[in-house]
Amino acid sequence: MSAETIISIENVSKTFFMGDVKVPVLHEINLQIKQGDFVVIVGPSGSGKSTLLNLIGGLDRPTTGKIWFDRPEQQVSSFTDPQLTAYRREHVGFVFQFYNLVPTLTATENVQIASELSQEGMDPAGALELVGLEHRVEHFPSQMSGGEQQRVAIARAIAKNPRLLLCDEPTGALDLSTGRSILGVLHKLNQELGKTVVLITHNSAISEMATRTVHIGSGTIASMTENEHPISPEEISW
Ligand SMILES: Nc1ncnc2c1ncn2[C@@H]1O[C@H](COP(=O)(O)OP(=O)(O)OP(=O)(O)O)[C@@H](O)[C@H]1O
Repeated sequence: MSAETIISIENVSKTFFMGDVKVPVLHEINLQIKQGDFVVIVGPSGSGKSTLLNLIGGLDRPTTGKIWFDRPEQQVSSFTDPQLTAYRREHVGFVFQFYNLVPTLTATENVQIASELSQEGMDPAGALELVGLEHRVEHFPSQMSGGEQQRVAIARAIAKNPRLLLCDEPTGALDLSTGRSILGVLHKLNQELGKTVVLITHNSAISEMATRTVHIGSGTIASMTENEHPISPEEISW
């Protein structure tokens, strides 16, 4: 176990129960994520990527196995509900394909509700500036493009000042160049603020900017690729 490990996943399996029907989704996953990593998770639809991300982010618990955050004593997998809430509030920022902004709040207000959740929350204006949206602070979601709304969603995710940024298909609803600019924002947060990023995508070209790519197939890790020379999003061709 390295001192730099921020997330350790040990023999994790996840089965959903729907009445009497068992739906086994993840099988014996082992993965360590290091502080400052940019991990890309790829795999076919239904292979278990979102399920794994939800376990890392404390939105759900594994059926068996352990997940710890930062140090072995912090067993996310056996946290109580209030402990999971505190873990998500303090340490995890989520970004989803659809932005889930509150339509009746401005960009600043959408970010503010998140920054107020954390004792170390960022100033909303600073978070919006980090994502290049200082000129849209008073706009409502309906007055912004999809890319701009995703930037607000990223500002909201980082406003709590979390160490982990978990992104589920963050560019899935965006055109190519807007998607690339969103990846640029995530790259900057990783490089300049040292945020650890875990990103799910169907687009394997995005792995070129990752420090590590995890290939999920049928609920197991089919392979893992270390990337010694990640490139910036502008250089990715797809
Ligand atoms: N709460 C749940 N109850 C029952 N089954 C579930 C639940 N959540 C997910 N599943 C099942 O687990 C499997 C994996 O789902 P998951 O969303 O993790 O896949 P994914 O790889 O992220 O897929 P996609 O790329 O399409 O988003 C699917 O077959 C899904 O139906």
